[in-house]
Amino acid sequence: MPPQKVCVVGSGNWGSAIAKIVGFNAEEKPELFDREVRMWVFEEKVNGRNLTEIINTDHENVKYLKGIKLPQKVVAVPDVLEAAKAADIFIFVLPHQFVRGICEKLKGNIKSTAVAVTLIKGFEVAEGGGIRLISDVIRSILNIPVAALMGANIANEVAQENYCEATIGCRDMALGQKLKAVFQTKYFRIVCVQDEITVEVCGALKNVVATAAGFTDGLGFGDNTKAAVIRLGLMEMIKFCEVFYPGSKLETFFESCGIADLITTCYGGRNRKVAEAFAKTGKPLLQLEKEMLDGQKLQGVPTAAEINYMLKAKKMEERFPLFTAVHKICLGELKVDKMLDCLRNHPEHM
Ligand SMILES: NC(=O)c1ccc[n+]([C@@H]2O[C@H](COP(=O)([O-])OP(=O)(O)OC[C@H]3O[C@@H](n4cnc5c(N)ncnc54)[C@H](O)[C@@H]3O)[C@@H](O)[C@H]2O)c1
Ligand SMILES: O=P(O)(O)OC[C@H](O)CO
Repeated sequence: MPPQKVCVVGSGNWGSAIAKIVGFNAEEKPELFDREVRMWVFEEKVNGRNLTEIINTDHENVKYLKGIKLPQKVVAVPDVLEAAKAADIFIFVLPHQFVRGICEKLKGNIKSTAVAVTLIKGFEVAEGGGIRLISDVIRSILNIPVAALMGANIANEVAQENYCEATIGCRDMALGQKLKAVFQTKYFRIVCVQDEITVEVCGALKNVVATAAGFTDGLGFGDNTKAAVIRLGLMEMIKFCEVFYPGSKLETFFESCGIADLITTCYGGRNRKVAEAFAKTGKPLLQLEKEMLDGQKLQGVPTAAEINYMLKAKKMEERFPLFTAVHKICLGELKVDKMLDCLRNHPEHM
């Protein structure tokens, strides 16, 4: 097989960190991968210059991953069709609210033999009271196989080459191994499992739990309370998979995509940080996102709304009180200090 062309679709905080890894592996394994890795960049001006021009000249995404050098062969491209040209492997890594629009642009313009992996955490609401996996959105529009990579991966720490792990969920193990070669480095270790839906669902749901952890942090509670949030959140994640994705395996929750991601995100993630500020200041979450994240996007708030859309339609809100409370607090329907009532009266204690 000729060296495969890899295209990274997205260039935010995680998109840029992952481009560093993929660019490194492309240089290290020329027999497997084309040395040039194209990265689609949503063009914007930074200090009067185009972000793509900055990345291609200075080899740094100064807006979303400051202080980290990207490999020279990672090429920033503002036109998604140009970025995707002749690509064999697509890595989708952008805030989940933008994925459908990008896939619609790519539709009919990619190789029919291409494969994809999503690193995106979130869902899409489906008419009629359901939700769709992001992998399903990509698969249904582009008609190519789509795996998922999720894990305890705070982008800045990964970019600094601190040891961590990730999980690839892929029903087709041969494809899983091919994707592992794209990502694995000395400091970024990958385990492949076949339970791809659970891998992806864990990645999305943990952002809602992290938002709850931020609320209790902001209310002034300590580590014991946060441990309770993590435990009850994990129980709801497991129940969510049992109810909506039968066939999910409990052991997947012990992979990096499960408990490990939940822990890291409830301590070091952006969702936690902004939710803490919300509980402390009472400022709207959207305002805090703008003030604190400089263009990076929170995924916990929309994800809580997406799952609530389904839980409400199926009259199951009470079975998932933590998920439900987070959504109602984000909406302003519930005061943030009611988070504690939700934990205190959780069905796990009845
Ligand atoms: N950052 C992390 O630590 C991390 C780690 C693991 C997974 N993830 C997940 O990866 C996904 C991408 O996260 P990220 O951190 O790379 O992004 P981010 O939060 O840094 O988001 C900013 C990106 O969104 C782009 N953007 C803004 N408006 C847009 C539009 N209208 N259309 C398309 N793109 C637009 C920006 O150009 C920028 O590239 C998310 O689902 C996130 O949950 C993030
Ligand atoms: O910063 P967050 O809250 O979006 O979380 C980052 C990653 O998902 C952690 O794996």
